[in-house]
Amino acid sequence: MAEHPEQDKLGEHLLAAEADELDRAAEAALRPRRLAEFIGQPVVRDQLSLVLDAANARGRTPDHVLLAGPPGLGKTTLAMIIAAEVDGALRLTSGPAVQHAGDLAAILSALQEGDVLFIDEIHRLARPAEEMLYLAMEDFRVDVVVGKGPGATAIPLSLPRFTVVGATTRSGLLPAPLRDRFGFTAHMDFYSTAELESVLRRSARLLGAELAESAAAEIAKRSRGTPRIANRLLRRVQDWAQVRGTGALDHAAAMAALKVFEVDELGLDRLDRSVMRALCERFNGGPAGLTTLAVAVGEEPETVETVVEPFLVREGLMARTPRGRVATAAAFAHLGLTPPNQSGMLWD
Ligand SMILES: Nc1ncnc2c1ncn2[C@@H]1O[C@H](COP(=O)(O)OP(=O)(O)OP(=O)(O)O)[C@@H](O)[C@H]1O
Repeated sequence: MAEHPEQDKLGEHLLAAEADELDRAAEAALRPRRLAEFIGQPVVRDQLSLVLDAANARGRTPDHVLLAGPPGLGKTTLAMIIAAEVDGALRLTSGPAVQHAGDLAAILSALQEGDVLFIDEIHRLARPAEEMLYLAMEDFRVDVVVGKGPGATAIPLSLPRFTVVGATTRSGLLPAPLRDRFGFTAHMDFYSTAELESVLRRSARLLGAELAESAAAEIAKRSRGTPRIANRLLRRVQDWAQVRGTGALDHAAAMAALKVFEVDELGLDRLDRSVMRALCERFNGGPAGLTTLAVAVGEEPETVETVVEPFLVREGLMARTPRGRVATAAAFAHLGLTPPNQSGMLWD
């Protein structure tokens, strides 16, 4: 049984890159508003500034932009920045929110000249909406269907020029015709520790807190290359400093808070470690199927697959093979375990 259920709940998905409601509320204040304020992603920043400057110089709306990359790296932030840089209003929607072509037709027909339409999780758009979007992106036109059945007629409606900014965590799932309609795709990468330190220093400044260099370094190192996680850990360090410490965001406060939330020096939390431990100890390093592994740690397979595995794979602690999940030698080493010397193990 957990000793502190409340604390465990808080700590449970502390390192998930996806946002929860608490994050959304806290993030609004921390978002950079201009491209010049956006930290890291030098290639994307350079490409974007070229596209936006050229559009501004020509007095035209910029080409449609696709932002591809894992959650929490700043795609929504960049969409807001694009709108601010071209002085356009930002309209927000998401693939799952657009269930029918009619939903998209309503959004499109309300757009004004120069608007930026942000479509989060664009790979999850329903097929008919996707097809409507092709036409809107290419010809700035939408066919509004009036009536039903054999008497239905499509009335073409021309749209003002606008820019679609699509965000996707799975660009491979995007059908080629949709991908081709974006003038440029920005591939977002995980942030370096130094970049995350800058993100943290900026966030602390905005929160009116003084963050010691050594504390920033410690938090950055454990943030999985993701600004959202860095900002979330910063808030937990602030909590600790205020309630149990001296108020100072120093190295001791960072270390103590990270210990309370069981975030280790690689940025793994308890759930990550229990998945690794199950794989190493109960399944002898694997291969083990996703569902079997999830049951062993009492989690949903989807949580293990989307929250835990990507980072373990990226860190070289786990491999996904056609036969199942396999722990690497590094996983055994991290847990202080001796790998079984078993011939036929996939990581041998
Ligand atoms: N380059 C950056 N500089 C400073 N802060 C950043 C940067 N990128 C992201 N952040 C911060 O990280 C948080 C998450 O960013 P954002 O919501 O834009 O990510 P996202 O990629 O859209 O994630 P999701 O797809 O899950 O919504 C925000 O608080 C934002 O301020």
